[in-house]
Amino acid sequence: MTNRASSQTNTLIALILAGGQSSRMGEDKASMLWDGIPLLQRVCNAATCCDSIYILTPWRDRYRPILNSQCTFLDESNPGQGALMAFAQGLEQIAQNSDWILLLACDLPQLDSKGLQRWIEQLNDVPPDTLAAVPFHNEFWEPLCGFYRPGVRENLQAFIEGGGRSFQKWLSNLPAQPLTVSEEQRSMLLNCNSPQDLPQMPD
Ligand SMILES: Nc1nc2c(ncn2[C@@H]2O[C@H](COP(=O)(O)OP(=O)(O)OP(=O)(O)O)[C@@H](O)[C@H]2O)c(=O)[nH]1
Ligand SMILES: [Mg+2]
Repeated sequence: MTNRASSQTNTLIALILAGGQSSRMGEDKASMLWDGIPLLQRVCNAATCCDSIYILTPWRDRYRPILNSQCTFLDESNPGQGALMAFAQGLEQIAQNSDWILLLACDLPQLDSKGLQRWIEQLNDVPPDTLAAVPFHNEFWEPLCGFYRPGVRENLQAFIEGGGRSFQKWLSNLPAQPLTVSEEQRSMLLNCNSPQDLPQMPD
């Protein structure tokens, strides 16, 4: 699955969240076509730069036909709680012996392996006590295209138990390293939330 440079020794797991309500879009975003390919499939294709891919969703039957067999589905026992809670549920289930987890939303139509690779190369230089490396742009973390150490789990649990639900707040208090977002990488972070975010078809 991986096409990462052989000089890299970090193991990297992709965790894709695909259990949101798509309330702004008005229909299931993960299945929507962008340039003829369902959004979730596009994200999975970009994530092939990782060693393995997991998808957290309550709707595995819906998505199985559009994904290849390299993607593993995780159970979501408590769906509909939002992305931060979903991340915590995913973390509980994936191998703790990987070096990094790349957390991804399902609504990033322009994500690509090459752009991700530039951030992946920087992971080797992240100090061991830094628990996350996340794109930071315009004073805003991009948590759903970010890298986390499996050991972040305890910190996240404590934040949630204290009533926290905001990724921005959590990351601001975490030993987290901001990743620079280049002009090229900026388009990868395009987040497709509402019909206005879809490409306009000519009349
Ligand atoms: N598995 C899982 N994923 C979630 C959950 N809530 C949000 N997500 C995912 O988190 C990512 C970012 O969420 P949003 O962009 O707000 O998507 P959404 O929640 O479907 O959309 P809105 O209802 O319009 O906010 C998307 O990939 C969602 O599918 C959840 O409860 N479970
Ligand atoms: Mg979104």
